[in-house]
Amino acid sequence: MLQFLFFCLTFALAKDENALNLIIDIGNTMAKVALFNGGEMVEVLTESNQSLDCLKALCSKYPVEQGIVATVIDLSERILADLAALPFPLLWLNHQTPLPVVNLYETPETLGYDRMAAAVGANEQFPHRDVLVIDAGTCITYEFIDSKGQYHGGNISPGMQMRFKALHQFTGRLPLVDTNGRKLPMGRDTETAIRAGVMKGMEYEISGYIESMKHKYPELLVFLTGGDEFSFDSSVKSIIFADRFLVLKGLNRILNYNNGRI
Ligand SMILES: Nc1ncnc2c1ncn2[C@@H]1O[C@H](COP(=O)(O)OP(=O)(O)O)[C@@H](O)[C@H]1O
Ligand SMILES: CC(C)(COP(=O)(O)O)[C@@H](O)C(=O)NCCC(=O)O
Ligand SMILES: [K+]
Repeated sequence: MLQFLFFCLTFALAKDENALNLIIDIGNTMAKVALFNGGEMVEVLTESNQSLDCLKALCSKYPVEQGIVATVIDLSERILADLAALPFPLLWLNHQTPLPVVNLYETPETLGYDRMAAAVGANEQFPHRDVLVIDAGTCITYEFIDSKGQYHGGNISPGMQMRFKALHQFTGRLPLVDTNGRKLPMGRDTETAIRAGVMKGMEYEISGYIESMKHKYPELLVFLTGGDEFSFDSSVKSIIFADRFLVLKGLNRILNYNNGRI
């Protein structure tokens, strides 16, 4: 452990001009960890949200200068200890963190900052556009940030796995189904009925939000992010930017925005 700390310390003190940002996004299902050099993502890992075992390897492999953590869960003692042992400043993203956008959410202290980070990431790419961000993970979250850089909030909906699990757990006889298998627009047996109900339901929900928001904001842009991947048959797919790493990019922007304040 001491050798590992010494190793990281030498990197941290080296003030290498290529010093990197460590970005950590801990969700309800997965943790995502990335390294950024300025605005460029150098490496990204997805792993359990109960033990960030990749930290040690990443820290000894790269000259990390600072980091940011966004979490929507209470962290295990193991993760807290690993984060506390890091030999560089760590920004814990919360409702008091200065942001490069205006936060109009009425309860900033209860906001999930993965949602804000997704909006910040989208706004960085299209700063003067009205943007809807759809993050399909444990939950499906919908974030609206306008062309003035004002984050308005948005909606929270059950994610794909949650829908499959809920149909199984809250009924007497429905089996636990997943995405693997016959996909029909309308089910013809119990399995395809459940699969279509979940997957087509998500597609229609998402398409409905896009159609409704585009009606109000004709120049709307749409980002789709998150760990769940599913195809779109509907017409809206033409205006969707897929970016799996939007939250990480937004966290990196927030960290850089707070340079020197950590
Ligand atoms: N290695 C993995 N382990 C578990 N789920 C995964 C994995 N890769 C992708 N997924 C899918 O991605 C979802 C998690 O996506 P993610 O955006 O990381 O969620 P969250 O941010 O809510 O933790 C899971 O519900 C699952 O469907
Ligand atoms: C809505 C969420 C559970 C989504 O988390 P995720 O699906 O990324 O695990 C998370 O952003 C959260 O805990 N939000 C707090 C409530 C709010 O955003 O108002
Ligand atoms: K997420």
